[in-house]
Amino acid sequence: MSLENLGWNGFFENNAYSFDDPNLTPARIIGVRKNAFIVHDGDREILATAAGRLYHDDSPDSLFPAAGDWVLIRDTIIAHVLPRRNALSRGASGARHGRAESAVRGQVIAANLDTVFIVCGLDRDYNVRRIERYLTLIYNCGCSPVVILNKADLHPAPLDCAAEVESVAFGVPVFAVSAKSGQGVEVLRQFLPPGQTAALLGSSGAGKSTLVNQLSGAEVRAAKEVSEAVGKGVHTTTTRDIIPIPGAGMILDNPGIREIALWDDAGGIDDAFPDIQALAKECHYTDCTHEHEPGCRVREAVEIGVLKPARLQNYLKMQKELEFLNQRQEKSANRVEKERWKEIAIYQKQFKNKKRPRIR
Ligand SMILES: Nc1nc2c(ncn2[C@@H]2O[C@H](COP(=O)(O)OP(=O)(O)OP(=O)(O)O)[C@@H](O)[C@H]2O)c(=O)[nH]1
Ligand SMILES: [Zn+2]
Repeated sequence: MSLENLGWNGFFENNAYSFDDPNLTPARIIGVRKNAFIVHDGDREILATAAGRLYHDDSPDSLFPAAGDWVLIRDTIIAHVLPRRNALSRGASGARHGRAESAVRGQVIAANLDTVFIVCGLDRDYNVRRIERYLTLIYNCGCSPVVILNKADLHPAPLDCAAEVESVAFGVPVFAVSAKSGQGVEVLRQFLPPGQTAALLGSSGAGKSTLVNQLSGAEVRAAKEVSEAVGKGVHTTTTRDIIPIPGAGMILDNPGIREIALWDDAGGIDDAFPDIQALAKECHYTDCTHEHEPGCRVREAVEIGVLKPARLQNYLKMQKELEFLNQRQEKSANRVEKERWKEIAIYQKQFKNKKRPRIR
């Protein structure tokens, strides 16, 4: 493994220069645990903790380490998080169930991604509307999506599904594959050249682990929980989020992704619904909600059958959720942030004086 194989490039190098400290080494976060991070410096894996300052600094440009981040370490301490090229964030899984703390700050699932694979099973999991939601989320985060329709072996007409998804996912590559048998999986390698990182998004049971195993030609996922010696005689379970694929790039398979709520709207919804966006420009009222106004081209398109009603409903629903999240975000930001940092400071105190040895 070299730094370049881990995804190190001129962008991060330039940002690292500004810290100008010979004692700092670049490393990538390949696993996140409750109070520690597994980083790889190109030579080896190191169990590291974040510098206390990272817990307390809540200025807007201060980042807290997440999987995929490039960081600068001093021994086993993460001193700085380098600026991200992009980040996949979500409201935590409770965001749609009224827990304010999860709706306040985009929770970063993963950083510095080249591609995000949306994995959707062609069984009961298949849901075009959910794929639209994922696309919006991915565009909001500034990442490039690829749709993988898995379990093609279980569907009588997988290519029909692929065509249906293509009709709502303008210009996004869509593939029908069978992760189990390996059929169609090889074409995905074009999105995984050495040094690049792809993340997997999809419901539980969609076949993400099976896909990773198929691509790497080994049961890497079954081995994701390994017991390691951390400290003297202490054993603990370690989870790596980033899995290197032999001869190719890396896959970030974050087990925390179960439910996705939309986060702030950085235009992702427009990118995911360019057809509705184009129609809306022709509506009589510039602030048309496409629900009841006269002269609405969007509703007309539904009436004459060129736009599916379900697609419009999904669009309107997502817009309302985004509005709701944005409002709530403003209201409770300060209060909840205070609570959150208080909690983190308590953790930090507990772990402050424990030196974390290197792991092999
Ligand atoms: N028939 C068929 N079954 C598949 C295929 N891919 C995965 N499966 C099965 O679907 C089930 C779930 O697969 P996993 O790979 O564990 O799914 P996952 O997305 O990793 O699930 P989580 O770890 O819960 O997120 C397993 O029983 C797999 O054998 C496929 O292409 N065809
Ligand atoms: Zn309208």
